[in-house]
Parts: sequence; C-alpha cells; structure tokens
Amino acid sequence: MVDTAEAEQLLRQGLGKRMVRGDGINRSTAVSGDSDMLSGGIHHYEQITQSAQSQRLKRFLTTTVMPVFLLAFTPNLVVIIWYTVIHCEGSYLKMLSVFSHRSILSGLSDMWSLMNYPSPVVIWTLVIYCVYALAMMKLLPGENVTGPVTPKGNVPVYKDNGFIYFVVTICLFWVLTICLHPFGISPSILYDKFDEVIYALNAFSLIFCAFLYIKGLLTPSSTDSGSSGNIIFDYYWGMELYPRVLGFDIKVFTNCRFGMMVWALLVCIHSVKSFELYGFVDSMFVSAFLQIMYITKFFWWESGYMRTIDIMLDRAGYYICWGCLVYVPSLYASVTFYLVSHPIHLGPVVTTIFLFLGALNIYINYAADVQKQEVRGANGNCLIWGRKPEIIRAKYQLENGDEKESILLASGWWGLSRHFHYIPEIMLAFFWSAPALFDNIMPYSYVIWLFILLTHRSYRDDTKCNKKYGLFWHQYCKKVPHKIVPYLF
Ligand SMILES: NC(=O)C1=CN([C@@H]2O[C@H](COP(=O)(O)OP(=O)(O)OC[C@H]3O[C@@H](n4cnc5c(N)ncnc54)[C@H](OP(=O)(O)O)[C@@H]3O)[C@@H](O)[C@H]2O)C=CC1
Ligand SMILES: CC(C)CCC[C@@H](C)[C@H]1CC[C@H]2C3=CC=C4C[C@@H](O)CC[C@]4(C)[C@H]3CC[C@]12C
Repeated sequence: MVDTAEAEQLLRQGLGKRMVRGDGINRSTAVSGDSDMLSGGIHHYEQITQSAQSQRLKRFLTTTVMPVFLLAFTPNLVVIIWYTVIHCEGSYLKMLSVFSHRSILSGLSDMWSLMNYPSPVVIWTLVIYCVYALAMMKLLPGENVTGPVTPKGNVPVYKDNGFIYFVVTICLFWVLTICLHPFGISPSILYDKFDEVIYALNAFSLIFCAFLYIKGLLTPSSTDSGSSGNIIFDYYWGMELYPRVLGFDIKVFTNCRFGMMVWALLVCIHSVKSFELYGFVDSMFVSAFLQIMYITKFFWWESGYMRTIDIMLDRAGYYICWGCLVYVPSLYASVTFYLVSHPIHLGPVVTTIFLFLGALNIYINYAADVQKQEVRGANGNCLIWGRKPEIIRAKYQLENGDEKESILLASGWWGLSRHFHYIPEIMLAFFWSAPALFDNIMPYSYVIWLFILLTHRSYRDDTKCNKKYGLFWHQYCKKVPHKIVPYLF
C-alpha cells in the first residue's frame, strides 16, 4: 500500500485543506494572488486583473460559446455523416464539394432538403421500441445496485437488469427477423430510411431536452440539481444529475437502453442489409462481431458504468441525452453503415488477425475497468496481477461536510498510466473500422472522435479527481505520472 502519511502531513500543514474541500485550482490561484498583492506592485495587480479577465473569458467560452456552437453544429453533423455515406460514396472530400462556391448554410440546407420527413413506419418503430425498453426496465428481474454517493450526499439506486435486457432484445430481434422474412418484412428498411430515423430522433431529442430543462427547474427529482443562471448552458449541460420521470431513471434509459442498445440493433440491421445485398461479407462480419462483443461487454459491466463521469458528473442535458439518443446511433454505428455500400473481402488471414486483435483490446479495456472495481469491492484485500495491490486510501469531503474514503489503485493497469484503458478503447475501435480498409477517412470518424473525446476526458477526469481527492490525487499522480500513454503523455 502506498503510504498516505505524506498527504496527511501536508493536510496538517494546511496545504491540503483547500484541495480536499475541492477547489484546488481556483482557490490556490487566488491564495497566491493574495500574497502577491501584499508584496505590493501595480504589476502584480495588473496580473491579477488580467487573470480574472482571462478566467471570465474562459468561462464565457465554455459556458456559452462552446454550447452554442455544439447546439448549432452537432444536429447537422449527423446529417453530414448520413449524406456522406448515402450520397457521396462515403467520401468526405466529395461531401465537402457541396460547400464549394456557396455558403455553409446553403450547403447544409441542401443536405437537409434530401432528408425525408419521418414516415409512420419509422415513427411507430421508434415509439414501440421506447415503450418496450421502458417496460423492460421495470419488468425484467435484476438486483438493486447503488451508484456512488453524489456531491449532495444522495445514493442513487438502479435495477441491474441491463445484461438480461440486452440478451432478450438481441434474441427478439433475430427471432422477429427470421419469422417476418417469409412475409417480405425486413429490419433493413431502417437502413433505407435512416434519414427519417435521424430526423425523428433529432426532433424528439431537442424537445425532450427542453422538457428535462423545465422539469429540472420546476420539479427536480433530487437535491443534485440546480441552474447555473445561464439558460443556454442549462439546456446544454442539464439541470439534474439523476432525473427520474414516473420512476424511470432518465440516464439509464438514454445512455444504456436507448443509445447502447440501438447501436447494437443498428449493427445487426446493417449486417442484415449487407447479407440481403451480397450474402456473407467478411469485413462486415469482423466489424459487426467486434462491435457486438464490445456492446455485450458494456451491458455485462453496466453497473460499473454507473460509476463513471457520465453518470457521476454529467447532468442530463443536451450533451448526454441528445448525444445518446442521436449521436451514438449515427456516429457509433457509422462503420457498418459505411460497409453496407462498401463490401470488402478481407480473406481469412486478415479476418482472423483483426478479430484476434480487436477481441484482445476489448479484453484489456474490460480487465482494466473491472480491476478498479474489484480492488474497491474487496477493500484492497485482493491480488492484482498476482501481487498485493498498491493503493491509496483517499479521503474526500461531500458538499455537506461529511468525510468519506475511497481507494485509488496505483498498480496493475492503473499503475501504467492514469487512463491506460483508453489505449485499448481506441485500438478496439480501430480494429472494427480497419475492415473498411483505407480508401476513405469516413469509416475512421468514430476512431478520430474517440481520440479527441478520450484525450479531453483524461483532462476532465484529472480535474474532477484533483478537486475530489486533493493531495491524495497528487500522490497518485506522483506515482503514476502519465495521463494515458506511459512515458509519453
Ligand atoms: N466509447 C466511448 O465513447 C467511450 C468509452 N469509454 C470507456 O468507458 C469506460 C469508463 O471510462 P470513464 O468513464 O472515462 O471512466 P474511468 O474508468 O476512467 O473512471 C474514472 C473514475 O474512476 C475513478 N478512478 C480514477 N483513477 C482511479 C484509480 N487509480 N483507482 C480507482 N479508481 C480510480 C475516479 O472516480 P471516483 O470518483 O469513483 O474515485 C474517476 O473519476 C472505459 O472503458 C472507457 O474506455 C469512456 C468514454 C467514452
Ligand atoms: C454533444 C455531443 C457532441 C457529445 C455527446 C457525447 C456522448 C454521446 C458521449 C460522451 C461519453 C460517451 C460514452 C462514455 C462511456 C461509455 C462507456 C463505453 O463502454 C460505451 C460507450 C459509452 C456509454 C459512451 C457513449 C457516448 C457518450 C455518452
């Protein structure tokens, strides 16, 4: 076990106090600012004013400019993805030619004009799926599990029935597909009408996020809620951490039962479409198999997901809800969407290599997620890679002042770097995209997105843990100095 004496000594000296209270970065800037002022000097005063100004600017950028940009851009982004695959043979270069000699707005409006309004079959399919998913959340058996204590001291409770839901839904999908085949009914209609699906999901999600905003304002489900005072930011980021409507946990529905499950179903739908067009295609098989394996892993580990920053930190607003309802089905399933119109034959050797390397990376990513959970579950009394784990017993305070303790693992996967598991996460996505070979960048959109998201997330998580654990986090960072890539970053 890593000795915590150093951290406790610093805590006694008073240095740690502000860290544990959770305002490490801002407060320490202010404190050093105070002493600089005492030493006099207009120069220092100007520096402080400048720093306050730059803080205000940064705040304005992150709470207004960025949300406005994402709110305006991302609903178009999913249309761009669809348009590139369906109308530009999967080539971003061809797609970009739409914007030559005209404004961005008129280029985008051309793309939107090619989208059909949702037909009754698409609307009914989505409605029936949502009703089914909500009913299954209640009906399927599962133990009640608790999420982490929230900053306000609440302990959310979930019904852990994600895995059984996933298995039942996938089986139902294939049974229905086979049974309806003789009647000429195929789920591949949703591939043909994906423009309508995106349209419907975009429209529904934008209204749903407005509903969540009003609900958070008027009847929040718990004390973990509140307004930032900026309506744009509140809509984008959300008002509540754990909103519930009629007893349904909104984030479980949007992130898991919709986003992740619809991703899996779309991969199956793309496989059916590809089979209808060309029979068995090995590139589609590799990509679909690895994605389904990854999503199976996700549902197996769903209760662990309830302890990640999506759930602990991100409120239920546009970012998470629109993201899971629209962005995940559009971007995350985009590789198999692309492969439907690009049947590539890899041959048995490449197929085997991709399958093996993809599965290996899924395993490593899963092993790292589980390792952290196991050490905490066993209170440090377990073996990590055959040895006693190196742990830091990190104390932290809730907003109400209650003191808690948690374990930071500093060996095993978590001793290589602070987010080593992001490397296999990116690699596994690469191996399910690589079957599309290298003619176009489009099938690598998800890998590129993941690279950006996870790099940003490693900073976000560091900030979050620094605020939460203060010196204990510093101690961990000293022992494990790199964010993602050992010895490099
Ligand atoms: N495909 C995708 O779009 C994405 C996939 N992912 C995947 O989701 C999974 C979860 O990732 P993510 O949400 O980023 O969360 P992490 O698995 O990185 O967990 C972060 C949290 O774990 C705790 N923690 C951090 N370091 C340690 C440690 N050394 N020992 C014990 N606990 C620690 C902290 O929470 P606490 O407050 O509990 O201490 C921290 O906030 C990963 O497999 C990741 O690859 C993630 C993002 C996007
Ligand atoms: C507004 C948009 C541009 C951004 C939306 C982002 C979200 C859709 C995604 C942000 C984090 C993502 C996820 C985190 C962790 C996950 C666990 C992993 O095992 C499966 C995927 C996922 C649930 C993933 C899903 C999309 C995000 C919520």
